[in-house]
Amino acid sequence: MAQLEMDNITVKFGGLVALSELSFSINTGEIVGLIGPNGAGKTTVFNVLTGVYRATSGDVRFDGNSILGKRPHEIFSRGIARTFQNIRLFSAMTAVENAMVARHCRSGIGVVGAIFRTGSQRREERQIRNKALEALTFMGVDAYADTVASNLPYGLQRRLEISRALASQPKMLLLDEPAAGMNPSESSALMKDISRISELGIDVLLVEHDMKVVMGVCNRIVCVDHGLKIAEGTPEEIQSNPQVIEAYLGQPASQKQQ
Ligand SMILES: Nc1ncnc2c1ncn2[C@@H]1O[C@H](COP(=O)(O)OP(=O)(O)OP(=O)(O)O)[C@@H](O)[C@H]1O
Repeated sequence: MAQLEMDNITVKFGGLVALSELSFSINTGEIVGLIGPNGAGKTTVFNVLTGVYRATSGDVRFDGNSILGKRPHEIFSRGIARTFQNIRLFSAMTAVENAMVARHCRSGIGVVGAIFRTGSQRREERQIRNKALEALTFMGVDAYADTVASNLPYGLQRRLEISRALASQPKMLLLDEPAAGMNPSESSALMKDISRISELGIDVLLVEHDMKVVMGVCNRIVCVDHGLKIAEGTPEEIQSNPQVIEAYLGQPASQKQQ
């Protein structure tokens, strides 16, 4: 069953067509890869799905309901969480506080309630902290719970950003180039993490230039170029697709790494 359906989405910025009648879906339980050369429209897809950009035409359905035109916080509270190409943590907050913000956004008390605490709010605050710690533990960064985010090395900041998204208990996770800047052992650990996230029952849409990661974890891959879908299929089908190879400058997709 399709958890997310992107239906004929077009996004224009003035005269530039960033996405052109793009359609694809993500079924329950799937890890779907979204690949394409620089400027192909991948981040624009994320921005449409999370309500940051408004599509010029088309529809997006999540969990059976249209989310087109919904505001980012509303889409987040319906269960779509994301990470960013350039890490966006609250750099002056500790790791656990970063993850707690995501929980607060989905709890009854909100950030203001967290400041003016009553007894029940203190209890809920403790629960939020425990859930945030669980997310840190899942991503193996619990030992750094009280470390200020900006003091963490790059690879751990990436893991923390994923923890923060997981702390909101999403139904779907959008990962924007999570392996960027990672060394081979970090990216192979990341592949295992993405599979574990999927096992939690969270559907995953992965934008990633590291083809080893994409081919290694995705059930299905959608390839875009100049805002158009040029191919869709299993990792094997995508690797041997002539249009995909062409879009990757003649280099076999399996060897492409950025
Ligand atoms: N806010 C914006 N205003 C104008 N043009 C934009 C905007 N956002 C994206 N674009 C343009 O839309 C096209 C698609 O950009 P997008 O960032 O989605 O590509 P991408 O596939 O994510 O690229 P990369 O792999 O380099 O991150 C590009 O030509 C880009 O310049």
